[in-house]
Amino acid sequence: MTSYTSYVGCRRGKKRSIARAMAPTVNGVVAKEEVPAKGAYVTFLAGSGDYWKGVVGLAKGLRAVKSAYPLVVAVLPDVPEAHRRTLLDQGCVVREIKPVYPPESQTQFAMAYYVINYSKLRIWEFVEYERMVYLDADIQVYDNIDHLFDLQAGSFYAVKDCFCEKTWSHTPQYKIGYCQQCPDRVAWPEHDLGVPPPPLYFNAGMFVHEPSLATAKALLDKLVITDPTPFAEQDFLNMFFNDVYKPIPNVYNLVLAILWRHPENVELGKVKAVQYCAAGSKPWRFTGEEVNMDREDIKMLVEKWWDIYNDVSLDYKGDVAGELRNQKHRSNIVVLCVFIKEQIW
Ligand SMILES: O=c1ccn([C@@H]2O[C@H](COP(=O)(O)OP(=O)(O)O)[C@@H](O)[C@H]2O)c(=O)[nH]1
Ligand SMILES: OC[C@H]1O[C@H](O[C@@H]2[C@@H](O)[C@H](O)[C@@H](O)[C@H](O)[C@@H]2O)[C@H](O)[C@@H](O)[C@H]1O
Repeated sequence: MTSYTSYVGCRRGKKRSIARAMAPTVNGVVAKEEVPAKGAYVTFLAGSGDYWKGVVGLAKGLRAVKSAYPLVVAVLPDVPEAHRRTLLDQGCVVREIKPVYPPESQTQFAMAYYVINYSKLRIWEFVEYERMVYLDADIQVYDNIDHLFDLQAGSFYAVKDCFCEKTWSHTPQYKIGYCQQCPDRVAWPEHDLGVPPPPLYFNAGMFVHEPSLATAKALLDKLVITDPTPFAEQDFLNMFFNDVYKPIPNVYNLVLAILWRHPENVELGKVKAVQYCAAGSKPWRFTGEEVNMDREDIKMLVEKWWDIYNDVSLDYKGDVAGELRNQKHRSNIVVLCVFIKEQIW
């Protein structure tokens, strides 16, 4: 299995060998390339359903914590114009992406609901940014996390997931009650189940990554020869970035189930970002009827989400039309420069 590290090493060697020959020049002087913008938050929106409300909430939440970075929304072609307009009006950078599907013959191996999430892999193509912080549309940020953009380059940062919810019932770890959140609770029976699952498995609802056309190509090339698995792109990303993954504290992506599965692992008052991924917890659809949705902490978190969503003082007040012109102009120039750079380094 080609790991990300070994892949990057061989590419760097090849690229240096042709660097001088192809560097863009003006009157014989190497042109000063458009330096990619430092970073941006990025989320993913698919379909004509109501996840656009999550994106609006996220855009307003990032403004509420005075983030210095824009929010890019990677939209699939099926996202309606009206939803895109709403996101532009909230100051988002909207970029259409082509869907990514695993080989036709194998899509049945991934949980159907998650197959669409393979399209997240397109955000490695957003090379106008050096560093991006990915946040699912069902995440809300309650404290400034801009410092994540300054994490050391070369690693993949994300929060460790939990294996205790029913969505994991297809796995041996769920069946024996093993979870990386409490590795000492149940010893892994190697004689019965063979090697334990990877010691570090991240939740792909939030991660810090470095866009690169070379990595984007490596991801898609690898996907074509990799059998889909139940958690679709999350499993795939865990495999691909296995040797460069660095866990970060769960305050950056509180997977709600931790509140009742591992309360000893969370201090709610310190949480900076919440992922509303537990069944029935999406704030914009909240009824309080599903299991655990009657908990006081859940009801408080849903109310906090609505406070931000409904706060008109957090609406975008910039020049949408002007921003749109600049975005298109900048994006075309920078992507061309970075494409040239990727070919020669
Ligand atoms: O109909 C959909 C389903 C999912 N998503 C995107 O895919 C992410 C992951 O899906 P979901 O949040 O439902 O997964 P969970 O983390 O709740 O299992 C969402 O946050 C959205 O960004 C979307 O845009 N439209
Ligand atoms: O396509 C796979 C998805 O895997 C993750 O969702 C899961 C995971 O969190 C499990 O641990 C939970 O039990 C489950 O409820 C939840 O849906 C990501 O949050 C999502 O963005 C997406 O990558």
